[in-house]
Amino acid sequence: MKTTIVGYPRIGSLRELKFAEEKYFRKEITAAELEKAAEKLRLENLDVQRQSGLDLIPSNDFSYYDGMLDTAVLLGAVPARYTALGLSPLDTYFAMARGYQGSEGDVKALAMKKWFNTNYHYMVPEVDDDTEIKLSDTKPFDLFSEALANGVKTKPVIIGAYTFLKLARFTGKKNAGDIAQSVVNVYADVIAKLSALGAEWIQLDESCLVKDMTAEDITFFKDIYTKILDKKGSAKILLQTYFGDVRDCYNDICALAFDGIGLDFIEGIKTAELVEKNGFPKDKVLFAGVVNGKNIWKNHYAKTLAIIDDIKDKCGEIVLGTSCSLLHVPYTLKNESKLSDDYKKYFAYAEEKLSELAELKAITEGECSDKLEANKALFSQPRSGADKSVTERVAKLTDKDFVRLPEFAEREKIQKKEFGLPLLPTTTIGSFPQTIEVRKNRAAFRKGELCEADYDKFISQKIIDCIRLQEKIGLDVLVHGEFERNDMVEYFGECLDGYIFTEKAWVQSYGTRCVKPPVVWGDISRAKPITVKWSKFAQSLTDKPVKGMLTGPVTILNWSFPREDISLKESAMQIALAIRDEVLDLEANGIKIIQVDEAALREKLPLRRSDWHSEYLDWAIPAFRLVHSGAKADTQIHTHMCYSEFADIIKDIDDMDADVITFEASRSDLTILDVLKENNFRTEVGPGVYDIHSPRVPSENEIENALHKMLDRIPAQKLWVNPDCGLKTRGEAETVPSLENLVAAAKNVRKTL
Ligand SMILES: Nc1nc2c(c(=O)[nH]1)N[C@@H](CNc1ccc(C(=O)N[C@@H](CCC(=O)N[C@@H](CCC(=O)N[C@@H](CCC(=O)O)C(=O)O)C(=O)O)C(=O)O)cc1)CN2
Ligand code: MET
Ligand SMILES: [Zn+2]
Repeated sequence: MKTTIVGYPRIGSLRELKFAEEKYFRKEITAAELEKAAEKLRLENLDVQRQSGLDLIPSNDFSYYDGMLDTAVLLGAVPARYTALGLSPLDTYFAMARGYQGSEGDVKALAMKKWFNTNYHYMVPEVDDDTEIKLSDTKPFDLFSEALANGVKTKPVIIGAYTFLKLARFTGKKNAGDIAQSVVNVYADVIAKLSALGAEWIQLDESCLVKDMTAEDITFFKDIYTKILDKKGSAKILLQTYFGDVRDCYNDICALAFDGIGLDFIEGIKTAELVEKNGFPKDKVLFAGVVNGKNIWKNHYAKTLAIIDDIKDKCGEIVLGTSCSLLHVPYTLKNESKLSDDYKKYFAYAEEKLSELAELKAITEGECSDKLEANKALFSQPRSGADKSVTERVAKLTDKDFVRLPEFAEREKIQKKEFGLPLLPTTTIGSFPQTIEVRKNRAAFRKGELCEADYDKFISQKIIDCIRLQEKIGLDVLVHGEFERNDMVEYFGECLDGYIFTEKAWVQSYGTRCVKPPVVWGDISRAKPITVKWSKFAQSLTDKPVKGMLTGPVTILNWSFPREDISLKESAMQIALAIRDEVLDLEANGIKIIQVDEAALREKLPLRRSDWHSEYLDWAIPAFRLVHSGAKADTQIHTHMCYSEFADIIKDIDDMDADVITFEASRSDLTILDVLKENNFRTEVGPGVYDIHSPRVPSENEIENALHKMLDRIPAQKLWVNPDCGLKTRGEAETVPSLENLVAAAKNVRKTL
């Protein structure tokens, strides 16, 4: 049996690519220096994979920012507003990714969306009626040649035509069908060129196949691939799917002329059944995704071998692989010097997953029985981390623990009186710029170079400055700025019992931004108050309300590496109880407005509608309700979600029973607001009025226009004014004028009401 992976991380084990790019953005290094740094990282990745004995090593999984953006560039889907800037190809690329504001013009970035059910984000390609789809880039060829020159014949990886067309945004009259033929031509061209360069396998990622597919979708997919495969050259074509199973189109894809099909046996709950019931064409290679590409736990060899055993005689050749790209896990345990072996022996990051594949391969060939035995022994040991008081508390929950009283309308009245805020109250989402200074101080504190008292003094001063700044700008509801947090999830992970956290386990979230998801190890509880000290301090500095700022249970869980030995529901309830205790402590300490961020609630919605409630919403919404059901009527509960793509679960969002919800709206059109109106959405709303993912400063006028559009759909009594999301990734230079414009715009619009 051969082995392969769907893709490897690219940010660098110590985030070298991030730091190089950020230097380039600050004009501290040249494009050539950035390219050199990128090449070095690619060759290091190649080397690690080669040394692990991996049979088919991917290429073109590298990206300066995002693979979907790369695909758009490959196809020539670069909107005219970016080419009009007259920048170099690299800078045009970064302008699409990050927006551009400078001597050559002022353009916003492309929209950014969640990549399926992950915490990775892709850039949404934009196609208008003038877009000329044609082969416009050489990256797949260059990177194939680069690896070949270094002795490895790789498997180039490209996002497939169907997924590209499904995820692209069509801004003119043309639709996916109208440009399909020209897209097909480019793919045929790319395949021909890669074949000519000597590629033996080419991987086309088509993860849209794991979503619900209509009959038209299937026909569309078949049409596209009948044409592409018709022209294919000598290279074999692998149709790669991940993040679920392909139940709607299994027989259809098996009937097409692919040489290999990649299936996900981890998240694809029906994958094994599909193969067993329908068989698998013996003339094709089955790429079996059996090593989890999303979680950090060691593979359970006996279980994996059992999967292979069950399907073996149904198919021809099997290649062992990962369930998805390893982009979603950290690089290597080698950098985890502080984590005890008691934990680490259960872990496998990207590099260790390569070893697992090698061991699994050897075991299937009758070697390495000692590795199999060691693996069996590991999984048969009882693990530490059980806490009976936690499991009992969860078991005792009853229906009324999930209901906040009095009901929403009554609370809204009480709170309007209590707070006496103006119409269109202004606020921010919580974090203020995490400047280099903030990070340096925290790093020094972590390393023991700064004592706790001095670190605390530093944080207090930041909070004082932040409150004064917000007062000066004239915001109505303030925040403390979240300076004490490395990240909204990691920070809570560090403060909760049952969690363990890592040192260098970075995972790319978007562009140059990374997260270090904490690990759910055992039963979760809160040993002591987490945010009360800083919230109380911030509130003591001002007469204006300062929001207490918490991360909600669903988001904490979704952005952690979860346990696999208990259900997500069970873990979510444990975390919900811990955060509930924090809400009650904040309230008892005089905090009148508490925001419980559920930024990741939408993200983990199952990719198939039929699973939405049963697999997810039926515990996720109650977990949030549990957090705030004990709050008093005059305590205002806010929640925040990044991205506004929740039209189809709008009732569930209202059912969270928060008093106010803020969400991203500026990068998307405002259709979500029509949905709110149609559904009589009762929760007060703060649709973001400007994009915080870009350094661009929105003008007062722009924000006023946005507010007027919002007021067409939302009653003034229910509308809040705020940015899309937290400001932590922004610099101070753009934050202050942006917020000043926001407040000025809100004041102007208030006058018209
Ligand atoms: N978990 C999570 N997921 C999320 C979001 C989020 O906020 N958190 N937001 C949405 C968008 N995604 C985002 C993901 C990451 C970042 C982000 O800013 N990440 C930072 C890292 C944040 C962090 O953990 N910082 C640490 C460590 C900082 C660091 O690297 N320190 C250096 C030293 C200081 C320096 O020179 O920078 C070191 O330790 O070596 C800290 O502040 O303590 C980054 O990539 O730059 C923003 C948005 C969706 N998903
Ligand atoms: N309160 C958090 C912040 O402002 C919410 C961020 S959602 C990714 O950073
Ligand atoms: Zn957000």
